[in-house]
Amino acid sequence: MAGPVITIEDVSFRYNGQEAYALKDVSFSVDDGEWLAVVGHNGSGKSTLAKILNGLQFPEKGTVKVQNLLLSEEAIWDIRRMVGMVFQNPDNQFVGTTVQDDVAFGLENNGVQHDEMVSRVKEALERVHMAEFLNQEPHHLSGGQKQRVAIAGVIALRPKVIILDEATSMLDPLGREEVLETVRELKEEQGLTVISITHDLEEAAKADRIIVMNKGQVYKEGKPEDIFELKEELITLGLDIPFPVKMSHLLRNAGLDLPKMYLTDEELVNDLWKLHFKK
Ligand SMILES: Nc1ncnc2c1ncn2[C@@H]1O[C@H](COP(=O)(O)OP(=O)(O)OP(=O)(O)O)[C@@H](O)[C@H]1O
Repeated sequence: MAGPVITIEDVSFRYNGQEAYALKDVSFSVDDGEWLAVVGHNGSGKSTLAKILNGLQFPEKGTVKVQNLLLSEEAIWDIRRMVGMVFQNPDNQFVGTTVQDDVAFGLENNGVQHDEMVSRVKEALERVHMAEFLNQEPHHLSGGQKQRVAIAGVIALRPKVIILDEATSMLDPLGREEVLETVRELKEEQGLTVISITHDLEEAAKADRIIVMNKGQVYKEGKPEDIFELKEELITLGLDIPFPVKMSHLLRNAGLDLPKMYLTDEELVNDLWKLHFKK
């Protein structure tokens, strides 16, 4: 990883006419190629942060820098080219009548030439494993497939950063897994920087780093295993601890010799088997 691609310094924000701050003195950076999860209870400021990162809102105080570009009215289109967003509802973001039209939409708006557009649409759909659906209409697709098409529309524009704003929260477990696996591949193969804004700590467990938001402020930041050490504190903040994490705590408290906290069922089950056969 090579230096920050996004730097947020002392950002505060209030919605029009509101006295309370939706964000208050928020500072953090995101490294190039990193997967950062932003978690928090309803109203903690996650969506407001996403809107600011994409220039849909401007901070009242503080600065946002994407690479070396400072967020401002003038820089907005350049910033949006660098920071793509995928939103919560797969049905609200489909703008084309077919999968390829949908992915081409952003490219057309950016004045990309026809031949280049055709090759970028094809490449983006291959990357999200949706190439065989090129001529399909959206209503034939599952929620997970629609979100993968939305991701293709974003990566066709070759952004530095992709923000997933609760992008898996309306999907079934299979769709969620499909989307997260696609994002993981894009991060690993293309070096894409990922910011996933989620209330789902199981999703956050897959990130390189987690920021916990509370009442518009950064409450804590750290690696997933460090954040899950907060245990009851997370519950107090209105967050649900993932099942394998909860289970490892309980087993360790019951005296089982487990070497660490487990973020996935598979890891926990593997080590439980090992312990079982050691006896
Ligand atoms: N359009 C708006 N006008 C006024 N206040 C708003 C608006 N949108 C959000 N807020 C307020 O700003 C604060 C932060 O909200 P935000 O939506 O960013 O939180 P969140 O963590 O994304 O919550 P959720 O998970 O429910 O979307 C909350 O107190 C919320 O009530």
